[in-house]
Amino acid sequence: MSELYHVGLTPEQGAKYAILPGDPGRVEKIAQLLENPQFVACRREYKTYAGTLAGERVLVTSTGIGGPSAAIAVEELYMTGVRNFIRVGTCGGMQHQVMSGDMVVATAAVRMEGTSKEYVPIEYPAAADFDVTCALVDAARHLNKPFHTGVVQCKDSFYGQHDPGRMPVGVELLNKWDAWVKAGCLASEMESAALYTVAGILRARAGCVLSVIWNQEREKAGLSNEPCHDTQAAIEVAVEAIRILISYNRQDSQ
Ligand SMILES: O=P(O)(O)O[C@H]1O[C@H](CO)[C@@H](O)[C@H]1O
Ligand SMILES: O=c1cc[nH]c(=O)[nH]1
Repeated sequence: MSELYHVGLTPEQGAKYAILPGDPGRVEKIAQLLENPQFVACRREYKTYAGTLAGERVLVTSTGIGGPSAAIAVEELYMTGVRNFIRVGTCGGMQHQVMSGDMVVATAAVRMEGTSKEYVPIEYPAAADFDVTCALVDAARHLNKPFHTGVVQCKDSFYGQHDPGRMPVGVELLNKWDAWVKAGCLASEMESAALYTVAGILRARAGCVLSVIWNQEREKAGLSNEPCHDTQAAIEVAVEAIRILISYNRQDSQ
């Protein structure tokens, strides 16, 4: 059967579960935690391994950076039969208590990116699936590492987040950032709004766990802010959450 145009997978994958890192370099680290991990395909930013967890086939596919490529990954994985998506990504903390090395489970995402707007009007919320979020929270509790749950902010420009003053629209970016911080957004990243919107419209389920690299609000306030690039805890949470979801789904189908 012919391969799906971007991800390079044949449609008969037989997996209902997928773990989605942004970075292709994270795929092998995740796949190592599955049973019998095997390379499946690599095209553009989309690298895929497959393995099993609790007797279920699970795909690990990188989505690249940003909403457009994440939306394509969700669409094409859905065409192969995937119905449960967990993103494992990185983010920048926005509240002082969200420290480098902590995890954030994103219950919803601010749609300050472009992709989700080409699916549905802006009034529609980008919300995580409740069961997937419960599975992520259960998994994070077992790991005994600091984690937070709440709304994250999604945008298209990484440098618009980190150097807004350089942009011709800097005033608008700074005003909005201030509003997201005051509204309690926990962290900023780039894919969850598209993931939640596209998965919701396809009637699939999605959730997201993020590893906090740094926190520019802590930096601004002169608080400690040593970067942490270790994503292992978030990876373990994502894999354990898939195991939990598989058991929820088995109970529900009895
Ligand atoms: O580490 P990943 O999953 O790529 O996630 C974050 O890192 C990238 C920016 O550095 C964006 O994709 C952002 O969402
Ligand atoms: O600050 C950050 C860190 C990771 N990803 C982002 O989009 N922003």
